[in-house]
Amino acid sequence: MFRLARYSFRLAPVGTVLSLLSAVVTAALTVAIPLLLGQAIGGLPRAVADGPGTRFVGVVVALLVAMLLSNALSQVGQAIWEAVGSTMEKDAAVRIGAALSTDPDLQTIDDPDVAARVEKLRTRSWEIQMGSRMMVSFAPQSILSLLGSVVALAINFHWWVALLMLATAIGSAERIRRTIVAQFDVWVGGTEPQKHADYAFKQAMGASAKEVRIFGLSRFLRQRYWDRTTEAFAPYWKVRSRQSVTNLGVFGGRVAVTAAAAGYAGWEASQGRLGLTALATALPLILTVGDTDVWSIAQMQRGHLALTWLEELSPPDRARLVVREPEPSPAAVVAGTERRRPPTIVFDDVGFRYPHADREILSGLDLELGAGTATALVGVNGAGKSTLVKLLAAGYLPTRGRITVDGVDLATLDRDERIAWQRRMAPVTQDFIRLPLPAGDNVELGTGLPWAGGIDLDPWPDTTDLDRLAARAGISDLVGRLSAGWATPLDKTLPGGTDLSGGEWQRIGLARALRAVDQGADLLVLDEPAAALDVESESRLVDGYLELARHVTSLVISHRFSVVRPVPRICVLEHGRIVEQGSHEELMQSDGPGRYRTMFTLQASRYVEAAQDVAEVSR
Ligand SMILES: Nc1ncnc2c1ncn2[C@@H]1O[C@H](COP(=O)(O)OP(=O)(O)OP(=O)(O)O)[C@@H](O)[C@H]1O
Repeated sequence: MFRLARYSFRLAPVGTVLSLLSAVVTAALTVAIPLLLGQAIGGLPRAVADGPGTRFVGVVVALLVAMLLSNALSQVGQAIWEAVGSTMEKDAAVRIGAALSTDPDLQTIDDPDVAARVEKLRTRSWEIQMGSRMMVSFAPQSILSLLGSVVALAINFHWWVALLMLATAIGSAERIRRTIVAQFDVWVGGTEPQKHADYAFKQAMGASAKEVRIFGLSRFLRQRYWDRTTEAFAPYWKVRSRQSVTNLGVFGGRVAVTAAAAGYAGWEASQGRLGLTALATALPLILTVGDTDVWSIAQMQRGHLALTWLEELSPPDRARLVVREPEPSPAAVVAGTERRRPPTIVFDDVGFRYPHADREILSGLDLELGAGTATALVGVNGAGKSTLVKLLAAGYLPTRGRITVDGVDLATLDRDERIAWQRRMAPVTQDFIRLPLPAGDNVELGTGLPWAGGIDLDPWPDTTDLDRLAARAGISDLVGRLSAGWATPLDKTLPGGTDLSGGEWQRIGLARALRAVDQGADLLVLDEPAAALDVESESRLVDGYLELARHVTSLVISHRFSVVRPVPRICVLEHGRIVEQGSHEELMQSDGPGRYRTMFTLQASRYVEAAQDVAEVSR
């Protein structure tokens, strides 16, 4: 448990030391106050009879100062802990973020075990704060004041009463510890019903706001949330009711022992065996010992567990990496100042199976993406096209065969080299990033660096370069329509912000990729770049892509044959391998399996039918 104190000291040394000091002083005051109170009450009859002497006044003043100081320290301790706690909260969030976003390996985000651990940490990282607070504040304070009061009671009253009360306090503390631990395990255990309840809650709270209204799912989701939560908490209530009988007995016993000790002190006083000072000292000490809770041990245990999860997910050295993270490397830095030859990528008999999956997605796949050439990839849903991109990015390594870049096997790259390889890519993926930042930043982040060395700049910097880029990317009209141009935040919840349509976002994503290529990225990957584009934008995209692709190695994946058709080499992915390749004309005339021809004809015939319908209607 001292790890909690070490963690707290590492993050906030001053706050931690102050907190410990304040705990020790508060504990000393908790013992001192009953002693002073005893002296004050014991001296009262004499002070009334003969007038208050210096000693009596000194005791009363000391008592008042002690009480005020104790009160003030509890306020100061609270403030210190708010500051330390917020540092811990930030540390946990940043470390979870680091674990999920700095590793070039995609398995970290796809792995259900990691996802479960992250979710558990997200909901329970506050326990680290709570446990640390107990460790360097409440626990030393309550343990020291308990022990101090027991010693004072032994000296001023009877040692056996003090020991009996200490034993009762320890017994009840252990009982509370067990109760809290057992209840929390059920309460925040991340059980299946809890996951379902959370999911229903998120959907109902806006994750799918439009569908929820249109399909009238609100009642269903709310009912589901209610039922699953009830189901999730059933074991919790079972544990609670089972424990409450025992707990009642333990706490009742503690109250009885405290009352008996106080009663015994009163009886001794009535028999003349205990003077007024001793009685007035013993009674508050008895109440302090009877009332001191050492439940913080359970919280420390919980905090220690949550800290262990955090360290496992994201070791402290990685957290330091976040805090002192080097400047992100833009593609230009990785690629060197001179533009080198774009990469040649070879998939050599590649097989791939996702971890925990029971089938291969790719199997015996051979494919070459020649330096500075454009390749298109087509295939039905689930054929493995996006998976191939993940392998190309070294987000996953093949389970069989190898992928080489200019002859270097991606599997031999170390972490930094994999990151550097990823920086050479300019991707437009199906779930591309949409940042609640100004339009300019959303494009400029393609450099790998925030725009002009910072984001959310005010006043907005010179946009000449961006305007030129917009013209090439075909988004000048889009930017022109935004109320504050490039400075318009792309989030309607921000002041002056707006939201974009799916297609508009996609065009911003394409401009970002273009920006990355300008900065030195030399592998362009477009995964369904036209899914949300209108016909005009799509045609602009294709022209722009072919122009751009002349300087880089590129791969475009699309279900739209109008996008694929002009690309010089088209590959058909089926059953985990490339079953056909060639230009559009070659594939249409080939004697091979004719998969491309079949798919193309099927899609084209729909357009022909539609065109005929339009023609008939207009006649
Ligand atoms: N992280 C994952 N773990 C396990 N299986 C996965 C994972 N991601 C994808 N798959 C499976 O791999 C197969 C191929 O998926 P992939 O996304 O590569 O297909 P695709 O060809 O890009 O499909 P689409 O045209 O629909 O985008 C699918 O059956 C999918 O269920």
